[in-house]
Amino acid sequence: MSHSTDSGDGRQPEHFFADAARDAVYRAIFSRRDVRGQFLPDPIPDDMLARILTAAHFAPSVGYMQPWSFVLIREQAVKQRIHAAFAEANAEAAAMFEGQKQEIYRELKLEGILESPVNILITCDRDRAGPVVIGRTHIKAMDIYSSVCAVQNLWLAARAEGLGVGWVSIFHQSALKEILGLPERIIPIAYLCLGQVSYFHDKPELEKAGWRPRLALDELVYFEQWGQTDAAGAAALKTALREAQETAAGQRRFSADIAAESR
Ligand SMILES: Cc1cc2c(cc1C)N(C[C@H](O)[C@H](O)[C@H](O)COP(=O)(O)O)c1[nH]c(=O)[nH]c(=O)c1N2
Repeated sequence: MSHSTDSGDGRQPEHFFADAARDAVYRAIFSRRDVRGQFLPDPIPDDMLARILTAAHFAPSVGYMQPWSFVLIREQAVKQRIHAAFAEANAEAAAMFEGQKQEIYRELKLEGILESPVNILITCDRDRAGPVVIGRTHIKAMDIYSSVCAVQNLWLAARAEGLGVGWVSIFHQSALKEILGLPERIIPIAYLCLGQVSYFHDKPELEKAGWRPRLALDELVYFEQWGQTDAAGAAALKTALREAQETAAGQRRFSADIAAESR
């Protein structure tokens, strides 16, 4: 790898993204959605699927463990079994909410298993790098967190490719393991539905359904100590956080407009 000389102040210009490239990264982040209902049946080309899986594989992982594997599910018979497992768990889930929440819950579409052309289970192999792993000596769950990093990489790469992804977690883990033949040491992390979509919602569907609003980021940032909201420079940062959150909302509306125009 070549390292060009820096600009004199220690900064290397090629490490910075051009504005358009940086904006594209943020656009993928702010316009990413959890997709359940707008899948189109079109197949995902292999080269596109390969890029998305490669993005997932380039995620960070504790001790470079790379604990993930990817089970691709494209056959309708397998999807049907997964869908049945979802339906069973979803009926149990609905009963856990009370009153109006239960009514709203029953109206929500929470998966696109059968309609999406590709389902992917991302897993975590708890033994992939032996018993002692750098960075996982004290907090064993770090391997699971690492597999979740792969999920997020995949989700964002898919969005950049124009694909929708929906994460379905309403399952008994044992059912997923049984249907897909996972060995004991392999944990199912994320069951994802992937495909082209007719459109992306401009906001999380749960926000639109009145389930929960997006929280104000400036109220979630503390200084030095949990719960401490006051510090030198705090007011300026909080103003900047509010502005950034509004800009993010604007970007996602922009994306929705483009989607609406192309429909
Ligand atoms: C770990 C985990 C698990 C699930 C989810 C997400 C994550 C991170 N989400 C999607 C979730 O509802 C969604 O991300 C939020 O509502 C925010 O919406 P956007 O992702 O911004 O569209 C989700 N959605 C759904 O319809 N069924 C599900 O079972 C799940 N499970």
